[in-house]
Amino acid sequence: MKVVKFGGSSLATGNQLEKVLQIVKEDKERRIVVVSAPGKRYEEDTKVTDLLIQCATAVLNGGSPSPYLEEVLARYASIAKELDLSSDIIANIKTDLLELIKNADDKDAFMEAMKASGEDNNAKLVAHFFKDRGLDAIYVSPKEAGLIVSDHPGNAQVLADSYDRLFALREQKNIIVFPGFFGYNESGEVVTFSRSGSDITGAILANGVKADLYENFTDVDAVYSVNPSIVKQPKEIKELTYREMRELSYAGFSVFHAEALIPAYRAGIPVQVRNTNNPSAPGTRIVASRSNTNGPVVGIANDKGFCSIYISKYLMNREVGFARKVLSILEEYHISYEHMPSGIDDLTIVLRQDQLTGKSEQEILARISDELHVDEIKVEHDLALIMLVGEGMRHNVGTNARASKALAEAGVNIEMINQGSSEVSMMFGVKETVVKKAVKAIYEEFFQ
Ligand SMILES: Nc1ncnc2c1ncn2[C@@H]1O[C@H](COP(=O)(O)OP(=O)(O)O)[C@@H](O)[C@H]1O
Ligand SMILES: N[C@@H](CC(=O)OP(=O)(O)O)C(=O)O
Repeated sequence: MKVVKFGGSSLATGNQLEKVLQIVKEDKERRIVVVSAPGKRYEEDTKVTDLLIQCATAVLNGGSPSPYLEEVLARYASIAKELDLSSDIIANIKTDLLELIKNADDKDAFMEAMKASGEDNNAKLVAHFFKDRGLDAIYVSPKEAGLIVSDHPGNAQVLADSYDRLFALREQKNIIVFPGFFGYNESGEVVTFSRSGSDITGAILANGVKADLYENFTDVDAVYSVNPSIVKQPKEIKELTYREMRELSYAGFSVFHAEALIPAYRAGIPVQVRNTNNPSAPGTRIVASRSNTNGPVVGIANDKGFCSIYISKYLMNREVGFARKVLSILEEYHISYEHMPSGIDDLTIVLRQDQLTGKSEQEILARISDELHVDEIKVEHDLALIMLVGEGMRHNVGTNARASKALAEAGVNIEMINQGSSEVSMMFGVKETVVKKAVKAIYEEFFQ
């Protein structure tokens, strides 16, 4: 049995849905189909999820939802029209959205329900389309399947006892069409995963039903060794380990959600990333272990929006609890950090910049400075992180030197280096303004 997930780009038009139908029809093992909301049809387009967020925001600000509602309905209606589906399906979506809009008293619950409706209504539309084309398909709601999640709006986590309930889906004779991106909390309210979280739903279902394979259909032939918006036609990756993919997706490979690997990994289910627009391409397979034939680096990911807090104090190494005290100040401001490279008398904390406001930044610096009597403290803004990832790094010497040399030759100043303790990744911090140049230089060093 296979669980198949189709992303928003695979479901953006009627023509895309025809491709999805063919893919599902051509393999009888494809029994559970997880769908996102309709995504972008072209670069400047808006995803249905973003339209729904705009709609809910308008309602919460006392404005009119009408223009956004019309746009959302027009997206579904154009798909239905292209596929020649009956108008009932659009009427039902309209009724659902109008009902949702009546319940805006609890702001969080309202926003969550509006966001989730994108996938929920799309799953109903896709199931209707499949049935119309003769497939024995059925829409299944996460509530009836028992997909229960933690109560963290926009950041839910699956609760472990969901898996046993989901196992029952194996018994279902029809093809199941299941909405991605959300589950229900223990009080029965909708809670969404983080953005792009339909990948997570697919992995949870694959684990629950103990699938043989989790296929993730998107709009690229493979996971590339670098973001294709930075390097044209980069090398395709044939095989990755779960650990490599997790590091890469966390560091910027948006093609697969970083949290979607854990459920598949725990159940030992291989993941195959494939292209809806070119289903005969083999794609990228993500597995527990792979033979190492490609050298030290398998992929280079990058992401912007970081800052670093540099702290220096003479004899920091002898001060028991220094780092803990710094981190507990950050904790009071609900700030999480990404990396913490350290030396004898200094340490740097790298964090996502959007967690700081001008005011909180000043307060944090003042508190660290006063309470820990540091010699120097400064913040560096607008940093990008570049992550080199590869299981082969452990067995190859000189990876760091090769990357540093490539950056030096490209005239890129390295702000910071951190070798992850996992030994499968190595991080370079550079100014955001030079990140593309830096990534290209490292790519050329390792792949060309
Ligand atoms: N290393 C990479 N390999 C492949 N695609 C990548 C990579 N890094 C970023 N991407 C982007 O991820 C996109 C696919 O992910 P996404 O837009 O979330 O698809 P979907 O709509 O299927 O969920 C690709 O179109 C590509 O622009
Ligand atoms: N539609 C949701 C969830 C999702 O997974 O979408 P996509 O498959 O288009 O990345 C979002 O935009 O966040």
